[in-house]
Amino acid sequence: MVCETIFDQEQTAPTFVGSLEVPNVQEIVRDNSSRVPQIYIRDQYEMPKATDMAHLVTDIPVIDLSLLSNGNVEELKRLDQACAEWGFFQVINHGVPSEVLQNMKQNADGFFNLSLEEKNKFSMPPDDIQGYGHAYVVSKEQKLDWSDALMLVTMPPEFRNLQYWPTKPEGFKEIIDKYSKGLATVGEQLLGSISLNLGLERNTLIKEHKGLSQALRINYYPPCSRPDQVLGISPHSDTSSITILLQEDHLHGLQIHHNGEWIPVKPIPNALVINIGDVIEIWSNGKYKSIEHRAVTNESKARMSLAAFLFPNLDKEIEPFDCVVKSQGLLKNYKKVKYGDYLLNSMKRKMEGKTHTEMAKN
Ligand SMILES: O=C(O)CCC(=O)C(=O)O
Ligand SMILES: [Fe+2]
Repeated sequence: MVCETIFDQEQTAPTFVGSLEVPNVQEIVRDNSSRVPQIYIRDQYEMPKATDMAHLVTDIPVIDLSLLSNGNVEELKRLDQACAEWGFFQVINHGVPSEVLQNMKQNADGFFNLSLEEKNKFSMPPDDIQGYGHAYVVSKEQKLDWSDALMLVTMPPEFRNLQYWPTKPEGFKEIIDKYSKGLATVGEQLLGSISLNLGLERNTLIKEHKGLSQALRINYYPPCSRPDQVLGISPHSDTSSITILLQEDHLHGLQIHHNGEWIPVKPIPNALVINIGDVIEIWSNGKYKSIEHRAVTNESKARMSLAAFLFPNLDKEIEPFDCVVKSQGLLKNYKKVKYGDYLLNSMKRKMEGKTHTEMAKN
């Protein structure tokens, strides 16, 4: 059942609405690895192939965060281009130790390899989006994604609901704590640089969040005997301000929609993939785009991705900055929306490209 989001007070952690209960994909594969139930099989028009133009893959920008933190003007310019032309880039030299990244992936993998009974101790109830389960399922007819997930609100620490935090593998909670704090620092550095590039003070976007929150979704995509017929995650843009994603070192899966082509994001070991979310698209009046992306599966190996969504306080009203609109010489392309309402609207729908962004468009 999908019902209303409740947010009590300014400083209170949000409680969300859930989605319909659907089968566990890992179990479907365990029962019969060659069966793909009809509800996962997409119409062919929904399955445009990714490009085979290799140069597009290598063109996805790579940004050196240590240069940005030192105020390197060239790197700031490259970041501006990455945000405006791609909405997606990878960051290296980001300061989160590789042990923390590897440890996070190992623990997440350990969690998904527990028995269903163990995982279900942290299952997502019908009235929440936190825990082990599925999100964005709003009708019995909609096509389902070939993935299971663990979703947790991780920052600020007061917002955590530890009843959903896995106690196995031992030490997983502590590593999630370390990881989410590390990502908060990366997020602050990026938001600082993006602010400068938009002609704002360095701390403007951080302040605009009225408390920088973070939610983590660990996606687990079991192998699929017919990867040409299913999607791991449907095309969507993220409702975040920015998303920081950790991929597996050697497994493709993420694809971004750029100039009409689906382009695979080739993993760079220990890099973080950053994408501009809807909130920055609105703040920047569309100068920076929150672009559509999807995940595909493969026949032989399970893939995981860890997506951390940074987002503002649910009470915060978001709209384009006057000075950005002025510098563009354009009208405001987006209207003022309360972030909590925007998020709720998106959670009431299935993931379907950027359709959820319409409510903020002028
Ligand atoms: O698996 C991926 O690489 C993409 C995940 C994603 O887009 C999301 O969780 O919002
Ligand atoms: Fe996403």
